[in-house]
Amino acid sequence: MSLLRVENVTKRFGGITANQDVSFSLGAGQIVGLIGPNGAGKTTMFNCIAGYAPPTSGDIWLNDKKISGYSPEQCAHAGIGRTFQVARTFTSMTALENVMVGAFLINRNVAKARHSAAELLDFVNLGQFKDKPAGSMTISEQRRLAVARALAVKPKLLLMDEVMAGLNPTEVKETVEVVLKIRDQGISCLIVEHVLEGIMPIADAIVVLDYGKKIADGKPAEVSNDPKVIAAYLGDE
Ligand SMILES: Nc1ncnc2c1ncn2[C@@H]1O[C@H](COP(=O)(O)OP(=O)(O)OP(=O)(O)O)[C@@H](O)[C@H]1O
Repeated sequence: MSLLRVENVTKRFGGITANQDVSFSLGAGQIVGLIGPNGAGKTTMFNCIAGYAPPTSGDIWLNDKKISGYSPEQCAHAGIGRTFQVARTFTSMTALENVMVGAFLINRNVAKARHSAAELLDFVNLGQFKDKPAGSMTISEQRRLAVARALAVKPKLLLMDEVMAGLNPTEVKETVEVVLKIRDQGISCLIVEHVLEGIMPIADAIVVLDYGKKIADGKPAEVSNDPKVIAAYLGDE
């Protein structure tokens, strides 16, 4: 059974159709890449799934629960964690406190939040920054910090929005290793990414959006040879 099912989702902002009749699914323990040119509707799809912008029509299911129309907090409780395209790091707070903010979404107990935040920092290889201000960390480290914060809601599904953008090849490799570790914990990952060399080798499937519509959905090798994808996206590279 699919963990996530997106069924015929359309999202309009006034006259703009950001997502049009998009359907795809993601199985438990899978890594799925959501790619497409700028403005294709990827972040809007994340916002629909995570409760930030309910679909205009269509439905979203997590396991057997219909979550379309849920608030972001309800989505977090249902098992969806997310990072944002622009990292929302609290730069003057320590790395630990940043992750505790995520933990508080599901549990208000300070000692428990502190404990799970410390574990998560170790998990994303940032244990040494525990008591350092987040503003002192590199962009790559701040992205992993955002991943740790999203993991603090103990998600079944983690949505990652461009966590590899602007990173050098070593940093991309470090981030990919963290994504694989997350998947190995049984957490499914839906990843919006322009850094194709990061996502293509690790994805079970790739969904391609173009002008709000899904134009391809399949294994990375199939999708990257699809003429529609080459024309719409890879041809732009
Ligand atoms: N809140 C909003 N109000 C109006 N239009 C919006 C809103 N959010 C997104 N859009 C429009 O919807 C379309 C899809 O945008 P979206 O940010 O989802 O694309 P994207 O694929 O994530 O792009 P990028 O790769 O540049 O991040 C664009 O035309 C965008 O201008």
